[in-house]
Amino acid sequence: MHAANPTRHDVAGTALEAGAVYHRYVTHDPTPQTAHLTVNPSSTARQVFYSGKWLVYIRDPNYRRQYFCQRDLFDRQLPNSALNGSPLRGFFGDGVLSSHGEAWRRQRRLLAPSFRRTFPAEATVRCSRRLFDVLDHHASVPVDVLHYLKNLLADAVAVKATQSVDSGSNIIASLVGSPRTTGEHLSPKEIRDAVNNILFAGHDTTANALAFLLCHTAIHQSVQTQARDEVLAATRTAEDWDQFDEARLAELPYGYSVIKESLRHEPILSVLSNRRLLRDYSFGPYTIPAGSKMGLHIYDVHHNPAHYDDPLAFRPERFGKDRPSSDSQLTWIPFAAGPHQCIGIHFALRKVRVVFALLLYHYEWELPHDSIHFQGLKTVLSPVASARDLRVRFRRRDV
Ligand code: HEM
Repeated sequence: MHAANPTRHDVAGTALEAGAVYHRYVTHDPTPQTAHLTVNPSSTARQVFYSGKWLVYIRDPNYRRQYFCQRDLFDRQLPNSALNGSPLRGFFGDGVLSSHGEAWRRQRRLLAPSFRRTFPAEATVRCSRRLFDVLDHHASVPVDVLHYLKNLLADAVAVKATQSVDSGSNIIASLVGSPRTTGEHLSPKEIRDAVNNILFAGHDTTANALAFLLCHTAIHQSVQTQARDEVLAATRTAEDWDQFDEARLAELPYGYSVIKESLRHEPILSVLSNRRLLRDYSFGPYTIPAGSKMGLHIYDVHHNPAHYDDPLAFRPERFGKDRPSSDSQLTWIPFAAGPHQCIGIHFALRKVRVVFALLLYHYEWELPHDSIHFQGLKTVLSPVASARDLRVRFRRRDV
């Protein structure tokens, strides 16, 4: 990599060194350490150690759209290459999450129609009732909320994949029916890979998103109260919330802001670490050579003070109606952006909005006095971010 005006930066990776050969940064193998998720506002690009390897990450917002969205700039190496030799390799097969190139394009094309639909909410309401049974059973005793949310989401995603009454949003039905709509025949293996990938991608992520949301709103009781007041103001009868459509959800803008702030504060996938450059990539005076391992650092984007004032504070008001609707700099990207943007984005957001509204209507919640989360959420990266030891105490409201 060659550039004029060499500027020196430390090799630990806060910035690129103009004129240096960038391979040096991406191939050397220093002592493993935890991921750098801190922010250095002055750097244009940096190196992060994440998930066992060094990655280059470009943080200049002027290049973000190009970097995130440019088709065919990267291929993805996970989970297939990382899983070679492991039994999970067979589970993932060549699904949308684990393939690239033409195989990925085909899977994405075939799955897209069943994710474009609006999703009936009955299944989520049904699954939420099972969660309520558990919460009532443990009345006022702190529960490991993530465990139960994982069950709820596994059910909800499985229902979407297999049983949804609307065959257009039922994944298996739409894949099996694809010859009629797209003329493409799928083998049983392709259908299995598609479903396995969706189950894997959809359930842990959404369960953790809900768990973080409950934790934030347990810490910030005033936010929880304001979100509940909005639900109550929009409630006409006790049965109201058995039916959710876009019009009903639109009556809960503050609740949606809380969800967006929670996903900003704690993006579930902090760093997308599975990209490899397919060709030389130039930005400003720098060129990163083909073959370099690259990271897309969602956490850093969400905590950049240039985009969010006091980024560590939890402030749903950031997403109020004054916020411009177009996000040309991609400042809110919990579902990534570009060709690999989460295919389940609308499905996931809808699930979270419905479950959150139901919980607000039926319960109040708080952290137990010995919780480790009072001074801020404690998370583990695995690489799906997950709350450590998250117990929450729920109390049924009289409705
Ligand atoms: C809050 C919940 C969720 C979050 C934060 C989330 C986030 C993401 C992100 C950041 C990516 C990009 C990964 C990458 O490029 O390497 C992704 C991809 C994906 N997500 Fe989600 N996701 C969520 C829920 C779901 C759900 C519910 C489903 C399906 C039911 C789903 C299915 C997928 C699939 C299939 C991909 C791969 C897309 C592709 O490569 O074309 N996700 N998700």
